[in-house]
Amino acid sequence: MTVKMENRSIEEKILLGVTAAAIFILSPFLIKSILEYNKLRILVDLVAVGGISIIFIGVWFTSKVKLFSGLFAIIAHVNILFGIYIVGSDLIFWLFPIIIASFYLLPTVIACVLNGLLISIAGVLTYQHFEHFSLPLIMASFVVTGIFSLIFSIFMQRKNRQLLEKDKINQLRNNILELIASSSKLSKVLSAVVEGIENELPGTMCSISLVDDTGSQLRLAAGPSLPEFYKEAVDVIPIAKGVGSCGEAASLGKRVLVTDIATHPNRAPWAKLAHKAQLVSCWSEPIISHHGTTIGTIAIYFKTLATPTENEFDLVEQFVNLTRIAIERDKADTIIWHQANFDNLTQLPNRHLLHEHLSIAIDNAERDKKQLVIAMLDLDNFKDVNDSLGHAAGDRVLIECASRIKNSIRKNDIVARLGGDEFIIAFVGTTSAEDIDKIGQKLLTTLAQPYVIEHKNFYCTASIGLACYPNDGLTIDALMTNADQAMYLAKTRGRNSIHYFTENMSTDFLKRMELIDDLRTAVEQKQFHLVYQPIVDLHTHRIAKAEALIRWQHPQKGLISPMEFIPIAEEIGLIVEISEWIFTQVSQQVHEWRQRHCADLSISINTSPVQYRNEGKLVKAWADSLLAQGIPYEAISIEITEHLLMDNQVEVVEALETLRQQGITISIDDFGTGYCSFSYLKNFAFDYLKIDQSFVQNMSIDNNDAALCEAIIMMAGKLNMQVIAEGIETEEQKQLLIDAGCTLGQGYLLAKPLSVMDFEQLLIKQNQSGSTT
Ligand SMILES: Nc1nc2c(ncn2[C@@H]2O[C@H](COP(=O)(O)O[C@H]3[C@@H](O)[C@H](n4cnc5c(=O)[nH]c(N)nc54)O[C@@H]3COP(=O)(O)O)[C@@H](O)[C@H]2O)c(=O)[nH]1
Repeated sequence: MTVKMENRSIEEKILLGVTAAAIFILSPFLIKSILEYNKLRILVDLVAVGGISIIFIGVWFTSKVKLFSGLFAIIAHVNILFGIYIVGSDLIFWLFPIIIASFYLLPTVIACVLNGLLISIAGVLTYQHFEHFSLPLIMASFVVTGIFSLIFSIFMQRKNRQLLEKDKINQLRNNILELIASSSKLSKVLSAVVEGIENELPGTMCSISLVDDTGSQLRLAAGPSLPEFYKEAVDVIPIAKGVGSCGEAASLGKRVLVTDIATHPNRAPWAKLAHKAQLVSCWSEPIISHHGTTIGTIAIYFKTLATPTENEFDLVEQFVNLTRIAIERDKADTIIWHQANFDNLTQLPNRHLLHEHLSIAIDNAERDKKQLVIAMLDLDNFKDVNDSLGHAAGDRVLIECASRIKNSIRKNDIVARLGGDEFIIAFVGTTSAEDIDKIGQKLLTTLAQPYVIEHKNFYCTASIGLACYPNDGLTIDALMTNADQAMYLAKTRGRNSIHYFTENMSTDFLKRMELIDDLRTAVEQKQFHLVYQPIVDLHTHRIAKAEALIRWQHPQKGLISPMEFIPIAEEIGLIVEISEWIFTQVSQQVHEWRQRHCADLSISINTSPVQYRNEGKLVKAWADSLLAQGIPYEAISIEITEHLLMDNQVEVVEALETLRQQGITISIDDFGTGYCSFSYLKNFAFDYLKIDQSFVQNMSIDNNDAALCEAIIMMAGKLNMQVIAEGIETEEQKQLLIDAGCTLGQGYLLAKPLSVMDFEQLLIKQNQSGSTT
């Protein structure tokens, strides 16, 4: 293969140049001799031109300078003698410089000049006898030229050796750089550095130590030539002044020379072992990072009393630089790998590393014919932490969760954070259902413990879904999807619980996903409308108020109950958008009806806990909106459920208080279904208390329910609240409620939820007749 001209050595270039020039100069002689048909001269010139051409081609294609320059010299010498004897002396003018040129490079030029001078003098002196150029003169000239060329040759060989030496170090450096660039293991690069130094400084032994994670000590990382007992002794060296040569070099960030290990105080603890290992002198170079901190040391041991030379210092400095690059590259690689595989916040493996671990775990389970249980864990009310306490607090909860999960599972188990508040656990070492249940319960209990944030206790439970390899899925994706579905079921069934995946869950899950998709479209395309259910005076049957209720007319599936879609809308956050739409519709509608039919009409809107996040800003904004539209605050009433108050959140109570002070009335819906119905009544005054329909409907068949209703009505009266009885379906229920002192009621007996038009007709009818529903 031919080599590009720019890649050739200087020697090669000169030899190629000289031979090319010689061919160029000698060729006219050859042509001339051919034209004159002087057979002997043709022969001599042919040998010269042909020989030189062969040298040129040989060097060009093989780059073997030494071989061809030697060959060149022989051809030239033979040709001179041959030429002089056959043709006469004139060839010598041309052939001698070529011989000189054949002996290496630059000085050749000087040799040529000197030789040319010599030949010229000889020519002038022997001019008269030119035809009979004497043999002694030829020989003398030949010897002188030979001496010149010999001197130059020796000189050039020395230069060449230095070049080769440099070349060798360059080669070594390139090899190490190649190892670094190809992300070879750090240990391999360090061994190559040690080997390189030991080769360049024959008779020495070398080792490399790196500063460990504590930053206070050095750990031996490479030292293949050192005896095992010595390596053990210097495996860990504290970084401090006066501790060995490496400890001190690392501490000071400067080179440390110990000419005699046996007597140097720094080396006292290792002196005996050094003696046993035949180490006499030692020199340590610190490896300083580009930030200026010491990251390691290189130690060079001599077997005799030695003081390193400047050249040796320079040489080792080159290796120190290479080692620094290798260590920094390794550190950067480690950081990049960590970032790609671990969650930055919790330091748990991320989805990527989880996949790697899970595929190994699945392979093992398959090989051992065992089960592998995967748990999808999601925090139940994590969004509330973020919304109410901010993201920094949320982060702290996640970190704490990760640590509680890690402490609850076995060492072999795999735990990863998928993002947000979602974690995955693979129970590698546990397969029995009983054990999984135990660990699952342990996880629920530990995660439900309070999280102390800003000196306050915050509670956050978790829902866990379990899927099992191979029964519930053979691939990672299938297992994770199924565990996810099981987790959703755990959430919908009251949260803070564990649920196993079952076959029919899959169809439920798909239905749910479809509903979520449809719901988003419904919001975009405004597929909702409102109906209004009258709340009437039980004595007069006059409409006192009304409740706005949402309806979703699905283009294909028909009417979908709010009981089906409101919980999902709450879960995915769409309820906020939906509620804003309801408020706009209701406020405009009530304004219109108040102006046209019923001046004191008030319509209540159901609100959901999601709207009270962020200190209830969303609901509070409704008051501003009413003011801006010139609608009296009393036109709107807000219904909340007991669950909203159960967490005793100060922000919620404050938001409701603000609204109430502005004149918006507040109703407590589904009263009696919560667990602490009475405790919050003393902290907050409501305007209306709506007895849940389950009590009302059981009044006639269960005396306890009737007694409860009576008690609620009495208590509300004492607390200055009005009572609305929900779900009145029969005359008997109505009568019992009237007897118990209830004045307002809502239910199918009185009026079903009505369309805008029907409700308006009812208002008109009521105005005309002063009559009832
Ligand atoms: N956040 C919002 N929630 C809403 C909204 N609209 C409705 N909802 C909630 O959905 C649940 C189901 O509501 P719906 O199907 O509209 O049922 C209401 C009435 O139709 C029903 N009702 C009224 N009288 C009777 C009766 O005599 N018998 C009987 N079986 N049902 C009756 O009760 C529902 C009203 O309940 P409540 O809100 O508790 O007063 C329901 O939880 C709604 O709250 C909305 O716009 N936003």
